[in-house]
Amino acid sequence: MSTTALTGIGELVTNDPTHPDGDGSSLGLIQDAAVVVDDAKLAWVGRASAVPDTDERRDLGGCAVIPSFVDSHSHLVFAGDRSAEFAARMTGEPYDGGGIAVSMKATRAATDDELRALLARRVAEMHAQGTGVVEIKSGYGLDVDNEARALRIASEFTDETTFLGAHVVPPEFRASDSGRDDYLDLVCGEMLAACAPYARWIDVFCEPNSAFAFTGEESERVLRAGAGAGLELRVHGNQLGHGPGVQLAVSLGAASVDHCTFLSGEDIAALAGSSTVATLLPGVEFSTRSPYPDARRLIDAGVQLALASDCNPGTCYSSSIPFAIAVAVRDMGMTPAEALLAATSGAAKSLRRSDIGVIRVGARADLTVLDAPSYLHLAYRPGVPIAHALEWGPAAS
Ligand SMILES: N=CN[C@@H](CCC(=O)O)C(=O)O
Ligand SMILES: [Zn+2]
Repeated sequence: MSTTALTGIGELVTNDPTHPDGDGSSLGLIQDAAVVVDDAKLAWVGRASAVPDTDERRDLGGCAVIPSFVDSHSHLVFAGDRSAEFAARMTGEPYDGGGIAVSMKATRAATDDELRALLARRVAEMHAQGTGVVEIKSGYGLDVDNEARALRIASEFTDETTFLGAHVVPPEFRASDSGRDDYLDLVCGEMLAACAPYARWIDVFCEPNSAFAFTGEESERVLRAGAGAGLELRVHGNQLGHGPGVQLAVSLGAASVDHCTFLSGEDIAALAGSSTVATLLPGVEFSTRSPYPDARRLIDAGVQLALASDCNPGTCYSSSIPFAIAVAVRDMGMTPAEALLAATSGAAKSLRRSDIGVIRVGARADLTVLDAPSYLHLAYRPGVPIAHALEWGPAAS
């Protein structure tokens, strides 16, 4: 493979505070920088004046470069449209998870090629906005074949696939008294066995404030079954109201608990003392007109944060991490630096990965160029497409 030097980087965000040329901040900023890429990996990072000889050179003309965003929470395998549900919410109708069955019906009816084409377009849309690795969940099939199909297709685009058969209880299991238990038996048995080969993670919508989602006890059963099948744990928790999700995630050593919109002091203390990342999803509160989580309080308590899109047809049909960053800064009390860290190294941590979300020798060359002199412009210029991820051929994920 040939080596390429990217020079003329006005401001390089490395997320590596130990780099000798850096400013020592958590972002590890290097001014007038360059990097060398070799076989889609970073081979050199430093000041442009010291860049080694390479086969090729590209001058970025002073643009800022950041680690590509890591989108650690998305529900991209779906068909259909729920814009009417969004409009109803904007007139005050609350979100309760009931619309997931609408997406389930449309997704079951779609062919593999239709789902693959929809997914390819959404992933390309994310890359065009600066995202590198994306986590993709199932959760709109809600039967054995369609959950396994969703994960097979998702695994064509990422290694970070998540089995979310416990998204909601599907309509066909809601009529009988034993329906919930019957569905949980299916999720923890035949469905898990069919899906585990195509998933790294298992997730559950742990939400006592939704009649369609799962209680703390039901969620624990699903997560323990997933762990028994070798899957790592993620949790949708505390989204619609106070609940057991955060405590459950921490008690089971989940990598991440996501939403965290309604937190008690005990929830925050549990998170601060754990290795579980709290993933905030600002686009969801924006699109459901819900209260924003208090990120400032979480950061000041020492909680590890991630930011992600939660791109899905029901609560946030946005694939834009720059949008999430702008909202996190404007409405959740994060500084631009904290928001960028949460959307890169923080999200990588929520995936328990150290080869992404950072610009360091040996890491993946997941690099995003900003049409701007500084990362500050991500929040300073909301809605403007300044970020795009560089492609280095058929990158792994
Ligand atoms: N709350 C659960 N799951 C998704 C929404 C799914 C949907 O409404 O289609 C979320 O993370 O917000
Ligand atoms: Zn979600």
